[in-house]
Amino acid sequence: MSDILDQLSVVLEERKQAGAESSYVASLHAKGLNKILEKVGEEAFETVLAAKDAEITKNNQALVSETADLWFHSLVMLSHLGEDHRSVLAELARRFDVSGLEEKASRIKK
Ligand SMILES: N=c1c2ncn([C@@H]3O[C@H](COP(=O)(O)OP(=O)(O)OP(=O)(O)O)[C@@H](O)[C@H]3O)c2ncn1[C@@H]1O[C@H](COP(=O)(O)O)[C@@H](O)[C@H]1O
Repeated sequence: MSDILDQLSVVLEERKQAGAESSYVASLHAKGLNKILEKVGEEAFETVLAAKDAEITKNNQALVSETADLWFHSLVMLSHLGEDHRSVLAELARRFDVSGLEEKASRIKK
């Protein structure tokens, strides 16, 4: 599944060189970091609202859609600052390894 993140990050990188009028992502880069952060905040808030609704309606469709918007705008933010999903996945993998090691160590001590 990280294939789609790899492919999307290539497109996001290309959009940094594109004209503002040519695409949504290019227009975000042209407006600058504050606009991108505004979108991340907005999408985070919409995701929280969708999660509360999902609990009541027992329907996760809007939650998945809002989370995709949040992830997407977070990727644009990372791209704007010269990072991409690989750094975040590496950090998650590092934490996973560390917690796995800690768990093994605590089992050995018992
Ligand atoms: N995954 C996405 C994606 N998800 C959400 N969005 C856009 O993000 C915006 C979401 O903002 P809102 O929900 O607030 O809706 P809005 O009212 O239109 O937004 P604003 O007017 O407030 O900016 C919408 O315009 C969506 O179209 C996306 N736009 C682009 N992508 C991907 O990015 C690639 C490059 O996109 P372009 O730059 O448009 O070519 C595309 O090929 C897609 O794969």
